[in-house]
Amino acid sequence: MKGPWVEKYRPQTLEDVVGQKHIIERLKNYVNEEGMPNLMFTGPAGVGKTTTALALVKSILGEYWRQNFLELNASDARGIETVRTNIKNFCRLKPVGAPFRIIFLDEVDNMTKDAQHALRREMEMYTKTASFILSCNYSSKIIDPIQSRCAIFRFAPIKGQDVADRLEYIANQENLDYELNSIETIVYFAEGDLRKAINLLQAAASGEGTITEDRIYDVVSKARPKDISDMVTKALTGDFMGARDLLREAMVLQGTSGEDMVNQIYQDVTKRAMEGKMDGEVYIPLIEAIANSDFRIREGANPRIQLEALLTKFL
Ligand SMILES: Nc1ncnc2c1ncn2[C@@H]1O[C@H](COP(=O)(O)OP(=O)(O)OP(=O)(O)O)[C@@H](O)[C@H]1O
Repeated sequence: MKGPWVEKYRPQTLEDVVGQKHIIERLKNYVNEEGMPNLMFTGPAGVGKTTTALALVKSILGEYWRQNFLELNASDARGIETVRTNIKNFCRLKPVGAPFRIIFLDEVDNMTKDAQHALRREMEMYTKTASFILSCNYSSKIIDPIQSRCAIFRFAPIKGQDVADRLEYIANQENLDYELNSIETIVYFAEGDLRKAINLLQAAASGEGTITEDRIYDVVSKARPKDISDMVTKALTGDFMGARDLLREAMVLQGTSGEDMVNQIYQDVTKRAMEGKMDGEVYIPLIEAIANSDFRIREGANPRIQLEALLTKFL
């Protein structure tokens, strides 16, 4: 199968879902039962909410899962009325070859409060024939009457070691030639989001030859931490022109955005202060200057000029 690896390597069964072990154990109790309560899956992006819902539906509804399953996105561009009409039409029909039907509704936290109240009425109306699995990033955005009608499952970011293991598994399946620290770099940038990690690996694999750490920095369009550190050192020691050259290289040649640059400079400076390599008298005014540049860049000021001005504040 060609196409996106996130689909190619989407687990088909509950056992194959990475991490989330306590959730999977609880969910297995619903398999082989005559009914299932409404469920709410909440947590950050790319950690397996949709994947787990699909795997659960397949093991509960068995070979007739397609006929008895409806997947909808609550922020459907055609509007919430279309979503509700689809739910109504689906729930009116009797289950085929299975005891009940399941509706998976993604991005419920994007629904207005009014739309959520309407959804709650539908959940009540069809309790005998259908169960809902609602997915959202923030359960706090969901009205209480819906939360109290659902068993809530909180998905956590995937642990670094689990992300690394999964990436290595995929890399081996795809016969990729890679350096180990390239995997570590992907884990660092993915921040527990396995979808992002797999997409980064696939993007890095589209180039020729061995996948190196440098290739990952190119793919994420972020500057190498060492280049940032060299630039900061030059600025701190009065080599403004040298620092400016490194800044230009990172922004023009590597395509690092102004917002990413300012963030990476902040991380470098803070690391120095935490390790006792920069005095408070130097660190504190610098943070203020970094905050000002960050604000101006976000407001639309020219990032290159703002960052060059920031470098002059390091002396
Ligand atoms: N826990 C996991 N185990 C295995 N693969 C995963 C896991 N989480 C994410 N993935 C990979 O990332 C892809 C996207 O995951 P999924 O759609 O389940 O994320 P999600 O949590 O529903 O995210 P969103 O909140 O953005 O909808 C999957 O197709 C799979 O390849």
